[in-house]
Amino acid sequence: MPLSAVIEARGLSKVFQTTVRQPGLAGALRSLVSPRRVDKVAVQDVDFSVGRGELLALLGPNGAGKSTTIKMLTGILTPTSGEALVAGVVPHRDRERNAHNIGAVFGQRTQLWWDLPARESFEILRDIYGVPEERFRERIEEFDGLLELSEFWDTRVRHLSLGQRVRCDLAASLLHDPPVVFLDEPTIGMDVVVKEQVRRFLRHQVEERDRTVLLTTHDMTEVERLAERVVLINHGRIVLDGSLQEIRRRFGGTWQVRATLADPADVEAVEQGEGVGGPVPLPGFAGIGVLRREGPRVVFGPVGEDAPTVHEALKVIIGRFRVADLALEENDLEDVMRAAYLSDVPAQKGQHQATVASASNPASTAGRPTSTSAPVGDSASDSASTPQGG
Ligand SMILES: Nc1ncnc2c1ncn2[C@@H]1O[C@H](COP(=O)(O)OP(=O)(O)OP(=O)(O)O)[C@@H](O)[C@H]1O
Repeated sequence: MPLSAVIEARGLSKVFQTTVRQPGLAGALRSLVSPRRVDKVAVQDVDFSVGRGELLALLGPNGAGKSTTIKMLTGILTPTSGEALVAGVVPHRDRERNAHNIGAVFGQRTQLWWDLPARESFEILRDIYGVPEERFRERIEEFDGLLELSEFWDTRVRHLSLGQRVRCDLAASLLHDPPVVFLDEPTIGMDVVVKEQVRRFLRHQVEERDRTVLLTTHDMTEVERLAERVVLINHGRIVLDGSLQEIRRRFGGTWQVRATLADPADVEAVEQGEGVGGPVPLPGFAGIGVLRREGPRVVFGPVGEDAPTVHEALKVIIGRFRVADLALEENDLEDVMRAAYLSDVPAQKGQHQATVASASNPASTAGRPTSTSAPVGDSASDSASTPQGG
């Protein structure tokens, strides 16, 4: 656990009790008289922590348990077992203190007053949280600068468009300057321009204001733009806790680097390692092999479970060879995530670092590679290392 952990979940679990309706009229009557209850395990034994000034994306397919986790961390739900600690407060035990420490936006709902203009909602929140007038004005100015709120400042919340309403909600959630922010699908349904505006706003909050942000989203561009670390959850359990690079390495193992080697001696050296079938490991190049050679053009690919990402491989290749021309291909993040969701291998407790989920090369089923061509020379590494993704 990082020393400066602001959000901590330890063995966090939530089991819902639901009633099952039996079929037919007789069944319906029986269900009314003696309802049959079943347990629905929504979150199971979840451990993770988020440090100060860190933005963590909690990812997973529909029904994975993301919202339930956020609801336990915001104090809306009481965990069935395990512990949650947010800025030193147990959320469900001390909701009031927790409310002062956190801001929360649930993209589908609003905390604003439906029949009041946005301006008045903000004034009510200012009074609820006891924000001094001076601070209130400063913050509104900051939020307006980043989110352009003043153009719909006097519009009733019920008449705001989705993008306008969520921008107001974001600003409202930060009016009391909380160190921790929970965002459950904040940009759902927004157009690309507004999404980018919201992302800039969030980056500003993390980088300039040192806030700790926990975000859920199904938008992979958002993840690529915002999150250095992700926690992947499926069927209520953590599958992986690591960087996007690690997710790519684990679930998106297919990539190719096609390099035209300028030095015939290098081509010769590579030739010696060439073989038939899968990539042949190159001695001294951990996890990188030769897929095929076409004259001076060599196609490199990943070898084994611990193969590097395409960008790591690229660095090694251009560091080792004089390269006249190169191109790279990799699966886009949506494909990688699809493979990760389908792999469905939960981590063993206490072991959920990037090495845990041993999917049997799920990425081989993922398609649609993206490709980038990079010019060569001094600019090669720059262009090539501009990630298309992770
Ligand atoms: N109040 C509830 N009663 C019973 N089951 C629930 C309740 N809330 C959530 N669940 C179940 O718990 C599981 C996790 O739901 P949750 O909303 O946390 O998923 P999610 O990862 O946020 O999904 P999505 O991406 O679709 O929003 C689902 O199977 C859901 O049906």
